[in-house]
Amino acid sequence: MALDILIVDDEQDIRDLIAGILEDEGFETRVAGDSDSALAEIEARRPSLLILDIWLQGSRLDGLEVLEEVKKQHPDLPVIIISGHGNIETAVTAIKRGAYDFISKPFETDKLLILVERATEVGRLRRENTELKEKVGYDLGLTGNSSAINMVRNTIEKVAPSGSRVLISGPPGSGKEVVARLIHEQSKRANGTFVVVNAASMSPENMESELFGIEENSVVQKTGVFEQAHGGTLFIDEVADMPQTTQAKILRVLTDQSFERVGGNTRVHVNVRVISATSRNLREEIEEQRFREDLYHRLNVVPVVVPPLTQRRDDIPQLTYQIMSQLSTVTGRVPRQVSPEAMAALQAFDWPGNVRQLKNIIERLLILSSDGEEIGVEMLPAEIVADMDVVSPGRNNEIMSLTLRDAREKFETEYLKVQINRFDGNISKTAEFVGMERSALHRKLKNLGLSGQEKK
Ligand SMILES: Nc1ncnc2c1ncn2[C@@H]1O[C@H](COP(=O)(O)OP(=O)(O)OP(=O)(O)O)[C@@H](O)[C@H]1O
Repeated sequence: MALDILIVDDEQDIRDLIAGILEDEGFETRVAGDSDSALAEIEARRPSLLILDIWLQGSRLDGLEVLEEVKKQHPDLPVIIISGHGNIETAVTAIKRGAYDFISKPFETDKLLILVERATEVGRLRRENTELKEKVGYDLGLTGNSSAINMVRNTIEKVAPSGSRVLISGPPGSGKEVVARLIHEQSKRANGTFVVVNAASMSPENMESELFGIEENSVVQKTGVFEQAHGGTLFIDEVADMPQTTQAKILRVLTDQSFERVGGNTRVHVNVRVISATSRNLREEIEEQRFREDLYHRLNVVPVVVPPLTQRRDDIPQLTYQIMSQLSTVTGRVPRQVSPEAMAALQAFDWPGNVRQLKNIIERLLILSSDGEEIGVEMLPAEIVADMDVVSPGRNNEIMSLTLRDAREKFETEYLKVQINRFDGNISKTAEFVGMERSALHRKLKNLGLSGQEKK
């Protein structure tokens, strides 16, 4: 996405000259000849950079006053001041008031370009800084090598550069936001902003001002997420949680790429890629008339399905160690080893909260254990070991009341149930792990009445 630069100068020759130079370099430009039209352009859409002349002949405000107005609304917007010859003092004042730098007239093309590159870079860094704060915790990427996660990875690679809208579905905590961030990072908009908005965490009253911003008497009071995401990607999480009226407005934005702020009538034109996510079944929501079918089709140009963690149990060891090493960097603690029994229990558990729940449990284990200590089954939360009771000696007294034959059968049944579950019903992998021939395992499962458990 080309960066959008606003050039404000009262001399048309200078405006056109700068615009020409910048357009040749691939920037998008807009021009304004006086203070009011400059403010109106900024209000219509926040540019990536402002090039501002100090002397604005015939204007209501001079350059310094425009700078002050702009900084009130957009403190992070980089501004380059154009000063006349012998006007260095005013230029210095401008820098004190928040301008990034200045260039004196007449200027050399190369000098202008270097300054523009630097200023846009600064703007990008300022934005990245803000985004980084939100991003902490998402820098693991998409961990895992299971076929389920590899399929997701392939889809991301294909869909990212296409620029199409994507609808990600999957249960809570399964990694939908991770997928959305990867699509953005691998797209042509990677240099633009990635803005996240969660429809489930906004009250219906605030939703529209969050999305579209607020304007009062032609003054912008708040910039909405659609405007913030101009040139980048807007990720709408839990998209099904929007009231019908908001759904209708979103549909219009997707059609026209423009909208009006709440309370205003300025049309804001934006270029935004929308990625949405849901943990609900949107088909059902449509049937129940809670979600608009036309919006569903607009959002769902490419569907991506993130599988629950139980469909990629093979990934649990790698996820455990990745999460552990990430958390130890943040907390300064030494990563722990996990005993084979504890890992088997983690792999056998059903994880209703998916990767987020796994992450929380690992964080708890890291905090509760001491440096150098191995994480054993006894340290795992009760709900995780419940399924493992029978294979965990000392935790279960029931087995002591059985004959050896019945005890062995019970043990074998529970043990194999856990192992099959752990390998996602794959008999070859289970057989290899438990040290049996595939055919012998099949016979054993049949005898124990477990033959329905395997996948193939
Ligand atoms: N495959 C993965 N590899 C590494 N980390 C992951 C993976 N999937 C999820 N996570 C981590 O798990 C947590 C939850 O992921 P994320 O927020 O993307 O889930 P979600 O599906 O968007 O959740 P919700 O439905 O609640 O919005 C995050 O901290 C994320 O970093």
